[in-house]
Amino acid sequence: MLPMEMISAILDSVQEAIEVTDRNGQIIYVNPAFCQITGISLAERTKENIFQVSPEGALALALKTGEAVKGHRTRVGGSNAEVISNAVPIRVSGEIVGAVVIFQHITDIIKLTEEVRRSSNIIRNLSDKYGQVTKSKYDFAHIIGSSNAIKDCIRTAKMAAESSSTVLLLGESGTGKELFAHALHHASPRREGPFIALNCAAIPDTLLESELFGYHRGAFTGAVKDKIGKFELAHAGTLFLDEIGDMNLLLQAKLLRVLQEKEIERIGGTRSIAIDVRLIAATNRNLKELVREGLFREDLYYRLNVVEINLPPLRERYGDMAELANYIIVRLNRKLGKKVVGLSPDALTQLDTYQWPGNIRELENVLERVMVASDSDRITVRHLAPHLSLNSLTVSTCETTITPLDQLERMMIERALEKCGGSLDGKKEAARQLNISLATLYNKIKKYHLLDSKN
Ligand SMILES: Nc1ncnc2c1ncn2[C@@H]1O[C@H](COP(=O)(O)OP(=O)(O)OP(=O)(O)O)[C@@H](O)[C@H]1O
Repeated sequence: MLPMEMISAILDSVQEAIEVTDRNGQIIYVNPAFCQITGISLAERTKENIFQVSPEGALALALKTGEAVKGHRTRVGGSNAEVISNAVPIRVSGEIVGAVVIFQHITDIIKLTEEVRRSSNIIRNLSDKYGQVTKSKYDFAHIIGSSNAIKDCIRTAKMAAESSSTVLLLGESGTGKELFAHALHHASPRREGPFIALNCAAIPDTLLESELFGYHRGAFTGAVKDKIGKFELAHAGTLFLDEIGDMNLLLQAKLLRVLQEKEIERIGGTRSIAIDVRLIAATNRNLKELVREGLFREDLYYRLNVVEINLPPLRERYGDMAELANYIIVRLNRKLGKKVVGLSPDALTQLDTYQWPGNIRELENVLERVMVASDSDRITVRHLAPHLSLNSLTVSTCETTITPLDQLERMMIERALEKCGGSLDGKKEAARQLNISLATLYNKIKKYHLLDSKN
């Protein structure tokens, strides 16, 4: 049993108010916290009976019913302070000899609840932030190709990586813009910082602004909690804005202001937040033309293309096909559990002459479809044919690109054979349409290894 002075010291030092009565309701003890919350002294209070001063209170109820009373909300004392109390009868050898109540000022509880709410908001925001922050996944070693066209791009990108200048990546879909953005970040002094990517075309205009700049709770209907925007998330790192050509003019103006002032304001906020972000923008659209059409701000265009990198389409990367295809085949072998060793020479020629409207992404897809559908250890023209779109085997006359003559010749012969068939009559008709003799057609078929894929 604790000594009496110790019990008294404990009761005196707790934060919660304590009040004790005897079995008749006569108040026999209150602790200092009680006096502080209610403004009633020990001497005054111990003259009172609980049934008179607080007949509906938790203490009186516990005495009357002999039951514990929990979470009772009431007002006490001269200060009329609102409290939440818990009271229990005190029993000795089964007999009720009195009752005790413990209560706490409700504002303390409200303060605590508020504190808990604020803390959980912070935790939620941090975990949102943590979930969205990514590191770059690729570096320059992942960019395959030795053609002059791609080597030029890599050289410029490596140089740009060392600075914090804005980079504009231009190129058709699937040419590797995102891959370059990752590699640039990875090679930059910001590599330990976050890499945040946002596809401007994938998000409705109305949401894009809040994705970029974030918002404050209550800024608009549905803004139930604060949201951190991508600019803030990318602080001390890189923000990659893909499909920038699809951003509307209003947001373009806001983006320009951020780039000029290097600070953002959350929607519904009044405070500017300084940000240190390296921006990489990309688009497969012709930005200059969009500027001419009044769909893209000229001033923003010049802000963005401090360093401009034009990624070549796959059909213009002469000499890269074998290296790229083999790299992809190795990766697909791992992914699909296959043992494909490579391409036959005529399959490689076919890949070389194809127009690749979807560029390297399309090459990856074609090779994956071929490898899923076949158990052969070498990919031949026969495997490729069903997966290449015939339209892309044509060469558009309005294109400015130059196609080697033998590739063109091969394509035309192939198209004629597709159209007329590989039978003798088909070959005769193909030769007639190509305006060459049947013997020449046979020679060309042999040269380009064409019919082993069709007969
Ligand atoms: N030089 C390269 N070497 C190896 N893989 C590449 C190369 N370029 C692109 N790829 C691969 O091709 C696919 C498409 O690349 P990426 O997504 O970077 O293209 P994109 O230009 O950003 O396309 P989109 O404009 O459609 O977003 C990716 O899987 C990427 O890893």
